Amino acid sequence: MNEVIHEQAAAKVAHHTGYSPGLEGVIAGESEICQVDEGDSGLRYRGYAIGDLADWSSFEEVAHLLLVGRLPTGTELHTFSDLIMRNRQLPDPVERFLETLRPGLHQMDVLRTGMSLLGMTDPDAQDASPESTLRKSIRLLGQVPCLVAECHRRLAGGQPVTRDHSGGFAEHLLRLIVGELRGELGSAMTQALNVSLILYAEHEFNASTFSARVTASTLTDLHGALTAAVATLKGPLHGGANEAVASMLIEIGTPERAESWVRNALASKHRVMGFGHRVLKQGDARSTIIQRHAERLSRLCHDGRWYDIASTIDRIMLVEKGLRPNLDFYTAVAYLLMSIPAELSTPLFVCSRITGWCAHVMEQQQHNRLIRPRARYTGPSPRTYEPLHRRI
Ligand SMILES: CC(=O)SCCNC(=O)CCNC(=O)[C@H](O)C(C)(C)COP(=O)(O)OP(=O)(O)OC[C@H]1O[C@@H](n2cnc3c(N)ncnc32)[C@H](O)[C@@H]1OP(=O)(O)O
Ligand SMILES: O=C([O-])CC(=O)C(=O)O
Repeated sequence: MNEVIHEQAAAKVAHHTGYSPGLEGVIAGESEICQVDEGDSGLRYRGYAIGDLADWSSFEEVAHLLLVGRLPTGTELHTFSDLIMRNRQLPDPVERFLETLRPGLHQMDVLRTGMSLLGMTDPDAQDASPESTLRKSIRLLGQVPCLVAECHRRLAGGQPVTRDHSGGFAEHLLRLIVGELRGELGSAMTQALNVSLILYAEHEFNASTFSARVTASTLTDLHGALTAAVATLKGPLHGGANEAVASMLIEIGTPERAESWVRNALASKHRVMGFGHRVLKQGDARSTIIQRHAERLSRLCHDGRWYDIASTIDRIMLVEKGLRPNLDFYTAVAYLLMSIPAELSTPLFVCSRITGWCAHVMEQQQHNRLIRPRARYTGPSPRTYEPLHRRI
């Protein structure tokens, strides 16, 4: 009996002193929203396989699934999409902030401040009820694409691309950024963007979502949690990687230069952006899906340059490092073919990931426990304090 108690106590101590750098492999909470699994079950949002969602859903259906907890009926989808559409405008203080922007700023910095301003001006700012948090989440799905497009226009110069705020989420977003697109190519691009938004919507306890949950766990407001999330997403080890991949493909320029470029990068011990993943060591199921769309767009655009550069890098990274592409890699190819500027890659990630972030903030609020882990102390051992006049 004593032995059992002793073993239990030892396990408890090990549990409390266990340390995993970067929290690798640590279960830091429970969630019903998304299952990230390299095994047979693959990636699922609330039980639905990512491949089925990407093949059959609109982004709005997936946003409803993540935020409300179930796929919408036709009537529910209509109401939900209409609510998003009616929020495609920015409050005056945000418009005035955007008027102060000058070229040279990083779009993610502007977005972070814009998110904070949207919180300050939100009509439900002081209401933390679940109903209000859902209203705010849906409002953001209308506002953030307008913020992204308007910010880009101010930084890159030029007139508003469109004043037409009708249409589905992907169609509207593409129109805001690159203008009206028609024909087979236009519909293939809208479809590819819709799929990329679905793939980007949610991924369990990734760094930006965890950041949002840590922030929300203090019982602060939704926009505060999302401001932290935007700041976290910007980093090149996380969401910023998609912009870095686009810049890398542009820098390489031609398929003939790809092999020597990547070999030099590896010889210099540089990380090649868009490869590797903290959890998905055998490959990212989302990458295969977006790769199909990138390949299709290459054919329709009669422009195989980006896809060929990417496939060369992909081949060499597998042979030399055993690393496979993550979602960001072939997404960059698809975005370049849609004429989406590299610097808009991470802001587009934001437009989609709002859904995952908001779903996680709501889940955190429903079962809240302050997130406050411990640190293992590695500083100096106790020492004697010297008053200022005795220090030399
Ligand atoms: C949507 C997303 O956020 S997906 C992630 C997007 N980020 C990127 O694409 C950035 C590039 N990738 C990386 O930096 C990493 O793979 C991460 C940060 C995503 C995951 O990293 P970790 O799980 O911490 O793996 P870790 O950093 O320990 O790498 C393990 C080994 O693989 C190497 N490695 C990992 N990724 C890469 C890469 N992209 N290029 C070259 N080598 C790499 C590391 O150098 C390390 O090698 P070593 O053991 O010889 O030192
Ligand atoms: O899960 C992660 O660490 C990163 C990622 O793929 C995502 O956020 O989509």
